[in-house]
Amino acid sequence: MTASDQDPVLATVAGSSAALQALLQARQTVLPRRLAAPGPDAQQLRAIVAAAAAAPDHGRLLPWFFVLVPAGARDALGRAFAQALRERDPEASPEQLAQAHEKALRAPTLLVAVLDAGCGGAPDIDAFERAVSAGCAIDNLLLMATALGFGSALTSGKALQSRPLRDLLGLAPGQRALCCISLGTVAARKPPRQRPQVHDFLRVLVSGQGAQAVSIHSTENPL
Ligand SMILES: Cc1cc2nc3c(=O)[nH]c(=O)nc-3n(C[C@H](O)[C@H](O)[C@H](O)COP(=O)(O)O)c2cc1C
Repeated sequence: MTASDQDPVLATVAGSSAALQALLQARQTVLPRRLAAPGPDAQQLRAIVAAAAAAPDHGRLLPWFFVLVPAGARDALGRAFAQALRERDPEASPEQLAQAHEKALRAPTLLVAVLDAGCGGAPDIDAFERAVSAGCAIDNLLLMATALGFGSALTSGKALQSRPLRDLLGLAPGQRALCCISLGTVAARKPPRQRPQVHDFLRVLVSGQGAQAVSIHSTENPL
């Protein structure tokens, strides 16, 4: 008898941990300039975005949403990026402005993830908690894109908090663009990065001593 035998929902995914592990390892950043057409079709994109709905969401506030930037709106996004750079740096060269504009054109599919820090009232569920939910939603989306065979990247930058970008997206006070999400066919990828090891990020609470690092040499079960 395993733990999942007891529960009908978990029984449906029993034995899938190796597949999940492979999926988690397969997701890596493939920067927009290495993403080629085609991006996901409408049905695939719907499945990718729908994956976000499985994210934990304290108070069911839905404190995030995604803005799809279709081909017809890429130029407007590029102009907002360029204008943001111009406002930040009035000395920016035409080449730098063109480069800022071009960032909006690179990936076949582009979404902007937005955090809604104020929706639904609930001041006890603060922006940090809401951002955790947004991060989970974004990762679900990246993993579904990976499962469907697409490369993906998150990109950020000062332009995301700029007035031109906020105006273009029509963001209300309390809403904040978190990152761009690029999707497409992998044209080239870097070797996978070295991932941190469990001892790099797991600590164990020891009564009276606070959270202590787990020894990499320890063979003891910290539980
Ligand atoms: C919110 C967020 C914003 C990011 N913005 C950028 C970015 O602007 N440029 C970039 O090269 N990578 C960006 N990244 C991707 C990280 O650099 C990348 O995830 C990290 O190097 C780990 O690599 P991996 O995704 O391949 O595991 C961002 C990641 C997150 C979570």
